[in-house]
Amino acid sequence: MTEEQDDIFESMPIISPTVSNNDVGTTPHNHNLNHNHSHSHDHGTNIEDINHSDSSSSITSNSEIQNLKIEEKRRLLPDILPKVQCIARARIPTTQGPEIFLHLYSNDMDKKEHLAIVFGEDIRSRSLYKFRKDETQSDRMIRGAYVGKLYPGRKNADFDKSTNMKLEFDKESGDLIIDSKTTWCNPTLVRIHSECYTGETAWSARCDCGEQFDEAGRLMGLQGHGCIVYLRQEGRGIGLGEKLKAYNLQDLGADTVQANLLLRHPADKRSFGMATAILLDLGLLEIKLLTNNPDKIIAVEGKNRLIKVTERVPMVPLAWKGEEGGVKSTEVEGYLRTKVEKMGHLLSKPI
Ligand SMILES: Nc1nc2c(ncn2[C@@H]2O[C@H](COP(=O)(O)OP(=O)(O)OP(=O)(O)O)[C@@H](O)[C@H]2O)c(=O)[nH]1
Repeated sequence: MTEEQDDIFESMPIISPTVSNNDVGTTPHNHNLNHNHSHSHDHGTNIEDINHSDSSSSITSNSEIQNLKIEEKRRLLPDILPKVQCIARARIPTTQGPEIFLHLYSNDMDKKEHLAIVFGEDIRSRSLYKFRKDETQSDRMIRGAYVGKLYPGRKNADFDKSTNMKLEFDKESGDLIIDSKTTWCNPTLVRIHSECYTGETAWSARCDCGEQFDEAGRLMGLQGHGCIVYLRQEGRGIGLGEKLKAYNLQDLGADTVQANLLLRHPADKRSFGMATAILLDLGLLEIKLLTNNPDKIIAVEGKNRLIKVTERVPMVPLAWKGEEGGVKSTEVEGYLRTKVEKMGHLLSKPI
């Protein structure tokens, strides 16, 4: 810890569960809404700044961003979406029952492998099916650009004898022709999930990420239709190493927002343009979004609203509903409380 951080820590108030919203404006969060401006808390901050952000400074001060109206928040989104390409798709039988099609994407903005977990054979990636130079039918099957089911000895990617399913392509562009009558894609149930190694793999009870992931899959499995866009933005975009430091700060008394700010990160460093681009590629233009985060809705719709969220489907923690399998801990209660009190999440605990 630097001397400066030490001072910050010294001056950090004890975080009480009843911390008032008024102290923090409504919140330091979702800096991702504004990529084009510098962030007032990105470079050195102290707890006093966090609690009394100066509204006269720049448009990007935390409390101002939180108070922006929907149209203003939309205006701050980036103009350009990443260019994405589905590199490979494969059928995954799951331990839970339903089969999924895992789509792996590359993009022109980062080197990460973002994913789409697709429930339903009718949801098709435009970039996956597009013909590539000199490729054979076998090449197409190997990268997952086939219709129906694969079986030993199958020769043709575009026609499946076993199901009589056939793909049609535009002769000039080579693009897949999608008959909207044969699909029931829109509006499709969608979850946009940000990577959480601790919650999904290391059984962490600090957050409900693993539970939310499972619940989204369960609901989509029941419907036999849906899509989880899985973005590699661990720790709200700060990465796993920094998230672990944030956890230590939380054990030392900070809440999730303060911990990020003390580490000189925005409260939320994520962006959702990648999700918008992936949904467009999959033709999921109208979606029912599983989330409690109103800013995620604005962010995924994007500046030009190429995607429309027709409905928000709340994600109520299972423990709050008195259901089995929910995450229970003092840490997760604090995590959820901070989401509600400081990040504007639409979630209230039943009394
Ligand atoms: N920095 C930080 N990140 C965390 C912490 N706990 C969980 N995360 C990350 O938060 C992200 C999970 O956020 P989501 O559940 O996708 O989204 P959300 O914006 O909270 O909204 P919902 O859609 O309502 O769940 C993942 O990237 C986790 O790794 C924490 O204490 N600190």
